[in-house]
Order: sequence, then structure tokens, then C-alpha cells
Amino acid sequence: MQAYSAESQEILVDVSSEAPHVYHMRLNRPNRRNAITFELWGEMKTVVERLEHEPNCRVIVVSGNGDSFCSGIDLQDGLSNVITTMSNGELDVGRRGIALGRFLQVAQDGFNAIAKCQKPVIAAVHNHCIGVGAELIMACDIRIASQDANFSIKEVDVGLAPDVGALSRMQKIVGNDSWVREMCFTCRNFNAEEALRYGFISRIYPTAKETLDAATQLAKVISEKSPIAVQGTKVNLNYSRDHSDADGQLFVKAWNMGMLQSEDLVESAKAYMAKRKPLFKNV
Ligand SMILES: CC/C=C\C=C\CC(=O)SCCNC(=O)CCNC(=O)[C@H](O)C(C)(C)COP(=O)(O)OP(=O)(O)OC[C@H]1O[C@@H](n2cnc3c(N)ncnc32)[C@H](O)[C@@H]1OP(=O)(O)O
Repeated sequence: MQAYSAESQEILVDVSSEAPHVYHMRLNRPNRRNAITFELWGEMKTVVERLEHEPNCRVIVVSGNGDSFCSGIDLQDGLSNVITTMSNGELDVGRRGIALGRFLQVAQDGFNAIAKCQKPVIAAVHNHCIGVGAELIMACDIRIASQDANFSIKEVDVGLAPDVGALSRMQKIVGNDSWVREMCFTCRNFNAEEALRYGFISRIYPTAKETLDAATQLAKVISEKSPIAVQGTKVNLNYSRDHSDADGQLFVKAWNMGMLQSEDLVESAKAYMAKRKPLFKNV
């Protein structure tokens, strides 16, 4: 499954399946350090939604081809539409605003597709993870990185408030609000060790290859579990993060009133008693 650029026929987001039930989605603009364009955001949404509806896919790994994970928005091609819209003298301020909103929505939709996808998404980061690259991984469920990874919430340095998820997600990922604000206001680089210390990532590996191998291994472990239970866990973690305890518990009770009736509960118990690995059907 590939997502081609309509303009250049470039593969912007490369998808492969390297293990049963594990799909690997790579940002594929290595000559631009995987800088993101609006076209790539659109392709990302298409790819993630396709994988969400692919019964064989249970876990998604995201990485970047080439020397860096992602160097942020494409400062050449990514901002040209925005700048053209802003300087369109034929539109009044309200119409320019609405047109800009449409671009921002495409960007948000690209990453929201990852956050909303019922299947866990694991980010394997190496080297640069800048601006919207850092916002991308904030939409993922699990973030791991190589020793050389370096991050920055760079948006203020290009004159805007981060608007593709950092301001709504970063405080929920990281418990230290003071550190979050420092990173967002100063745009300074932080390395893998600092990211790990503050809980922005959960593991560090020596090299990019080892990080990707570890992400794939982690994905395999998750993919062998009941897909009903794993996807239910993601849906409910997302729901409970944004609701009260009482609402969260009501939601998971309603969820399990349906999902407990799947054959996965019985299969898990049978496998335990028979001292064998459980086998679960695709969903
Ligand atoms: C809707 C939201 C609107 C805006 C949101 C913005 C949020 C952001 O993402 S802000 C962050 C923007 N990104 C940056 O400021 C980073 C810019 N790039 C760099 O600083 C460096 O390239 C680097 C990532 C530190 C890597 O440096 P190095 O290893 O020395 O490689 P280079 O020779 O610089 O890069 C190779 C090649 O890639 C091109 N490139 C790299 N990043 C971008 C980019 N973000 N946009 C466009 N092109 C990029 C670079 O120009 C080089 O191209 P050549 O043609 O080979 O010269």
C-alpha cells in the first residue's frame, strides 16, 4: 500500500508489512529530511484510515526514511499555499482567515487520524524531530528513540503557536507543565535523555536500526494479543484522558457490555488452561 503525490508521483508515505499484523509507515522525503507538506498530511490521513480499516493490521509503526525522522514543516513547499493565501488581496480578512483554517484543518486531520485510529501507533524516532515532526509523535501511542534523537517544539521560532496538536497533547503526555512551557516558549533542542527524563519518550536505543527493530518487536508483542482488547484499551484510554473518572468508567462498562461477548475472552482462558499461546482472529 503506497500513497503517491498527485503532483510528482513521489511516494510520500511508504507502507509495508514486515511481520504478521504489523504495518510500517515511513515518511518518505529523505532529501528534505522528511519535511512535511500539506499533500503529505493528506496522504497520511488516507494511509492511516486505510490501515484502520484493514482487518489484518493490528499495530502501526511510524518512522522516517533517511538521515532524520522529520525536520518539521517543509519551509519551501509547505508554507507556500499559506503565504499565497495570506497575501491574496482579493479576499477580505474573514475570507482569508477561513481559507487559512482549511489548510490548518488538513494538517490537524493528518495527525488526528493517528490519534483516533483504534490500532496502537508506535513512533520510532531517530536524529531530527522538529516542529510538526514532534507534533506527529505526540499523536502516537508510544514514542521510542535512538540515542542521537533531538527534538524541538520549534513553532514559536517561525512566528506561530504550535497548532497541530502540541498545545493540546504535550501537557497530557508530560506531567511537568513547567518543562512543557519552557520547551514551547524557548524552542530549544532537547536530546533523547532529556526527553526520557520528562516522559516525552519511553525508551532509548543506541542506533536508528535498533530503535526500529525494537519498535517492530514491541508491535509484534502487542499484535499477538486480542485485537478486541487492545483496540478497546486504546479507545478507552483516549476517552478517559478527556473525561471525568465517572464518565470514563461508564464508557468502559458500556464498551465491555458488548466486547466481553467476543470469543477472545474464552480463547484467552482456554489457552491459559491448555498452556498454549492464544490465537485471535482479525477484527
Ligand atoms: C500548519 C502549520 C504551519 C507551520 C508550522 C511550522 C512548525 C514547524 O515545523 S517549525 C520547524 C521548521 N523546520 C525547521 O526549522 C528545520 C529546518 N531544517 C534544518 O534546520 C536542517 O535542515 C536540519 C533538520 C537541522 C538538518 O540539517 P543538515 O543535516 O545539515 O541537513 P541540511 O543540509 O540542512 O538538509 C538537507 C536538505 O533538506 C532540506 N530541508 C531540511 N529541512 C527542511 C525543511 N523543514 N523544509 C524544507 N527543506 C528542508 C534542506 O534544505 C536540504 O536541501 P538541499 O536541497 O540539499 O540544500
